[in-house]
Amino acid sequence: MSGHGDPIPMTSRKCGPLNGEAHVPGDKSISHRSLILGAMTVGETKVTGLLEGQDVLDTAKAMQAFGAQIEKIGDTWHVHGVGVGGFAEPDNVIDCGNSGTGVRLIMGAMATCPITATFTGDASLNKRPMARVTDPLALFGAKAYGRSGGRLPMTIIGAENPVPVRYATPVPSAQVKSAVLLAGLNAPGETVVIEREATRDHSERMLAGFGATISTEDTPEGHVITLQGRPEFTPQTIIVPRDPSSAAFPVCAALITEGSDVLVPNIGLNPTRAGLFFTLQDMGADLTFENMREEGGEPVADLRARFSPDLKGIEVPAERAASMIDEYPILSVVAAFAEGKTHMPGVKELRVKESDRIDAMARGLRGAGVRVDEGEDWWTVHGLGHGNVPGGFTAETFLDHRIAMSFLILGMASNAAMSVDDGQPIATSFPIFESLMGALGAQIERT
Ligand SMILES: O=C(O)C1=C[C@@H](OP(=O)(O)O)[C@@H](O)[C@H](O)C1
Ligand SMILES: C=C(OP(=O)(O)O)C(=O)O
Repeated sequence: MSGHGDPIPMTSRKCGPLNGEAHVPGDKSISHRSLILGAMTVGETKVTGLLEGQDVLDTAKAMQAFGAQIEKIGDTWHVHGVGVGGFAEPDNVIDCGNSGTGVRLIMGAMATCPITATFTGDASLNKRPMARVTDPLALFGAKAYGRSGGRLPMTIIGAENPVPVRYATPVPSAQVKSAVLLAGLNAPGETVVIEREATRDHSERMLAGFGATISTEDTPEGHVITLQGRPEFTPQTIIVPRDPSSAAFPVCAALITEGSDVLVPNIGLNPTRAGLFFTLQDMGADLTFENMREEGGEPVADLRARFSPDLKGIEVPAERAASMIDEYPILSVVAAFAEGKTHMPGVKELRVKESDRIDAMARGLRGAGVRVDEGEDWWTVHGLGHGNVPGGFTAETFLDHRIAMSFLILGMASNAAMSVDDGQPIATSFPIFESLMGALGAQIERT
């Protein structure tokens, strides 16, 4: 439930080299899914490395409200689930805080149970579009009643007799895909999702891990995922890998801050998530993947990022967008320190995240002296080169953690300090951001 306390203004000023190791928290996408799938499985699922950010804590609370028992003992989260189709009706409104992933996946998971639940969130989440999820959930037989424009608060009446669904997603969204797959778990027969562009595949991998029969195939129609309903789930022991979307912040900070050399160990390089790192390499970043290995069926590496004074602006391939969708705000900061233009097409989805991320970044970058051009589904940052970014501005963060972290990192290398009006949302995904960056040598203060 972020955004409920007083704003936390923060300032970041030019710092010396960033050095050392950055142990970033667990993956947010995998953390949500561990709790939700654990709650849908009879028996005890054990999770270590869970991201204890507010978004995930809100999902844990929600799963308790649907009948799962969840407790943390030592470093391990123990989830005693109720089984597929076994969710109890919550006796109060479910508050998913700031989390699109939380609310959309949970709506999917409960939509084929014979119960009713009402969902709400903070001022950011209550502006975000939910019809993208409730449209396919209606095909299973669920009903949704929300505010105009398909916004939260919203009540979902789960289907009494769910039918399986075949659905082509109209937007590239792992949240929509996952909501349909989770709903399909309690529908007898085969649920099929077709994506035009493949999005992050954590749900598919984890559903298979819990014991579902699920297959994926690339066809002329697109990326086709087929799930058999009513599986026998087996409880799992899950080690959540570290989050590449959080790793992006210390990596990018090191690239733009003079003299830096930072190691970010144990980062999952699932190809559906790693687009930013290849983009940075294309820009000429001194970024290497050390100790490449496989863990839990996923490629993992230690990322080493060193100060890169000669970054060049590039055309970011539109087909890479889904694999780096949450990383465009921090990429635009790196682009400001590169020579020449960085053009980012095919990113309409950025307009419906925790904030309109193109608008939020464009406002703050312009305030910091950087030219930005934008259209509905593209934007271009005109890089000034290292040492030439003025800074000296207070950016509005619009309840968006990634906007707040991005501008604090800009301030580490801009000529004048950068401030943000509210750093509170950082706790949704990266609660140790300030201490981790401070230990590397950053100068971030609450102001
Ligand atoms: O499925 C997920 O865990 C997520 C999917 C993405 O959202 P969309 O599905 O809206 O693209 C991403 O932006 C979000 O941070 C996490
Ligand atoms: C878009 C994000 O999260 P969510 O959609 O879960 O709110 C994000 O973390 O950048």
